[in-house]
Amino acid sequence: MAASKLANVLFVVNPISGDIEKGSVNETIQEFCLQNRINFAFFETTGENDLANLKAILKQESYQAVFSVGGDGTSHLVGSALIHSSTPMGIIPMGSGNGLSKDLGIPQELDDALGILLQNQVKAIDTLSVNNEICVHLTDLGFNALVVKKFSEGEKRGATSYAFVAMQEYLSYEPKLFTIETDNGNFKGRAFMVTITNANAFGSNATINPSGIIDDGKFEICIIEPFPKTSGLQILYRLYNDSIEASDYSRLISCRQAEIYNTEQDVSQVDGEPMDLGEKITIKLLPKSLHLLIPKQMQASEDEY
Ligand SMILES: Nc1ncnc2c1ncn2[C@@H]1O[C@H](COP(=O)(O)OP(=O)(O)OP(=O)(O)O)[C@@H](O)[C@H]1O
Repeated sequence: MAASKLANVLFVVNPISGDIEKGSVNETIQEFCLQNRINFAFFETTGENDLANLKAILKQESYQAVFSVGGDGTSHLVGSALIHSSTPMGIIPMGSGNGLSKDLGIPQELDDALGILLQNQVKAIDTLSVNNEICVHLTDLGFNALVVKKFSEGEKRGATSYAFVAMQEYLSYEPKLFTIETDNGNFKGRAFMVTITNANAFGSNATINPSGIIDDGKFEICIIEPFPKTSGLQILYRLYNDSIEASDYSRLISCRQAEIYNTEQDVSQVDGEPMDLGEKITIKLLPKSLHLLIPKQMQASEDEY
């Protein structure tokens, strides 16, 4: 059931995300809110102590929704501040990949995304605790995490730079050893990458978990086993055609909790942010722990608003 339009909203703006200049974005948001008589405030991230500062603001002032204006890293920040609360997160996609917003069917154009403020339709999604760090979209170990790390160390943002880094790293990457123990199956062996997610696709639209459902009380561990470099194009094709599960090199475990031993301490990332998760990684599902504003055509949670 949709409630009346939002009346008091905070926009958390990441000025550097997606290589997009935010001055005109903020103006458009401001104009939209004034036109629709929505009270609003901005919080600009600095990259330092943002979570503590955002939590302090949310303690002082209550908002009906908090919008992430940035990429997946900014959604991770806002989601971490709102987790287990009833305040919903909205997303204005302004990052390089915007994976979570795409999985939720949120319009990628600013004017269309702002329409969500008028609909006020909420869905509760499952998130993950990864060694006590909140993951709102996707964690991975191995090749993609390495690309995320190299990308974040570079000067350039945007999808093209990301693809360029991936091509640079591909030929020299060596799969590492992982031991995975879950409540629904185990794996031990080398992997090109191990992706832990509740959702479907990377921000690049490569679909690593085609049958994942974001609020079904389970998450998936998607393993790409070592493959001959000549099979790389075929795997890429499958990732972009929702058919990775049919690959001989793909393994999938659907579970509720897991322990992963990253024996060779390969690179890891959470929601697009490089993060050292250590050798033992404990993953727990946090059922319906984050409320999200979604477009009208998607089904809202029955217990919502
Ligand atoms: N003012 C700032 N200056 C420098 N870095 C910042 C600032 N604000 C946030 N950051 C950093 O930006 C990163 C998050 O960026 P975000 O993921 O939102 O955008 P993106 O990387 O372009 O997009 P995506 O994750 O969708 O690929 C975090 O590492 C955060 O610390």
